[in-house]
Parts: sequence; structure tokens; C-alpha cells
Amino acid sequence: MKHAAEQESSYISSSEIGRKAGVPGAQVRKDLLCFKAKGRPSVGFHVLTLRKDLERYLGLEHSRSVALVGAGNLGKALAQFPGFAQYGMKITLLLDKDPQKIGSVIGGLEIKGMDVLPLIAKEKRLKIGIITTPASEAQLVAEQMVAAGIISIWNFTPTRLSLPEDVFIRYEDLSAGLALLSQKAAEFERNHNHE
Ligand SMILES: NC(=O)c1ccc[n+]([C@@H]2O[C@H](COP(=O)([O-])OP(=O)(O)OC[C@H]3O[C@@H](n4cnc5c(N)ncnc54)[C@H](O)[C@@H]3O)[C@@H](O)[C@H]2O)c1
Repeated sequence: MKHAAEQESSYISSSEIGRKAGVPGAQVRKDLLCFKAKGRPSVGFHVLTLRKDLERYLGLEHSRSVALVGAGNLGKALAQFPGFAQYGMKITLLLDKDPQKIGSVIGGLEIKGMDVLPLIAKEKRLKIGIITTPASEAQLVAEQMVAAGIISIWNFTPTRLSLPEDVFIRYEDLSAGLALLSQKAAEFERNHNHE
């Protein structure tokens, strides 16, 4: 959508959005109905209006600061990834409990100790947190985040978190994607071994 908005054309049809996004046009129309986007019959959607509506719906009109806890292999990689900026997200707080790591700088951010979480989260009005600690620490870290005012958590650990109902938790598991690829590769091998 962002790319489409940068182009000259001021209207875009749901089939065109679908083609660009690789999903059926009917699905796009259904999704856009969810937030009452208004299209014009046979013309489509006004690109800039649609983009603004989408950004508002997704809470992307203002940039958001994000706290990441666990500056290990995965945490460091995420902290250095520039792609979140495209969605107005910026990791601005990087925390770890390891005294050996505290004070070192990753992607321009100094790793701080967990003690600063309540104060900085309040100052920066942090609402989103990322957990990349060992699984055994995730529940404790999540509780510390919630106590600091964070209400949306992206949890990369395999731990199922037990938190108040109004806290949104997104679980991320890259190995699920890999397992799917493996299953497809195995299917391909089975089919071609019979040839
Ligand atoms: N979701 C995925 O697809 C995926 C992929 C890779 C790793 N992981 C998970 O991500 C997590 C991190 O993996 P990694 O390889 O980066 O581990 P790592 O050991 O390199 O890093 C973990 C970091 O967390 C810090 N830490 C531990 N307890 C803490 C606490 N209570 N408070 C603050 N910091 C604390 C450690 O000091 C360390 O720096 C693991 O749970 C792993 O299973 C998930």
C-alpha cells in the first residue's frame, strides 16, 4: 500500500491490491470492509485516503518506541534490524540482566539493566515489548513489562505466558515456518521418488 501511495495513480482497485499482495481481490474487499474503507464502484479506493485509514487502523500514524529484553543472539539481531522503522516502530530500549552486557552498545543503543524499565517505560510511554530471553525467564520478564505499563508483547520464547486478559501477546516461532518448508521438501521428494 505504501508503494502504491507513492505512485502517481490516485485510485487502486481491490484486485490490483490483491495482485500486489498476492491474495485474491475478494479477500482484500472482505478485509477492507472490516474498517469500513470506502471504495468507488469501478474506480476503486483513493490510495492516499486508504493508506491513512489503514495507518490509523493499525496504529501506525505515530512512531512507537519499543522495549526489547534479552540482548542475546536474537535480541541483538532484532535490535539492529532497520526494517521496523518502515512501520513506525523503533526499538529504543534494550535491556538485559547480565552485568557483562550492560553498558555495551548494539545498533547505536546502550544495553541497560532491568532496573531502569519502570522509569524509562513511563517516560517514553512504552506500550510494546519484545522478549528474547531464555524461556525460563519469560514469565518474570513479561510480568515486569506489564508492571511498567507495557500492554502488547511480542514473545519469541516458547513459554506460554500467563498475564492479565487485556495484555495482547503475539507468539513468534520461526521454526514453524521451517517445519512447513521441510514438510514441502519431503512431499516433493516422495512424489519424485515414484517417477
Ligand atoms: N521464536 C523464534 O523463532 C526463535 C528463534 C531463535 C530463538 N528463540 C528464542 O529466543 C530466546 C533467546 O534466544 P538467544 O539465542 O538469543 O538466547 P541468548 O542466551 O543468546 O540470549 C538471551 C539473553 O537474555 C538475557 N536474560 C536472561 N534472563 C534475563 C532476565 N530475567 N532479564 C533480562 N535479560 C535476561 C541473557 O543475559 C541473554 O543476554 C530463547 O528463548 C530462544 O528459544 C526463538
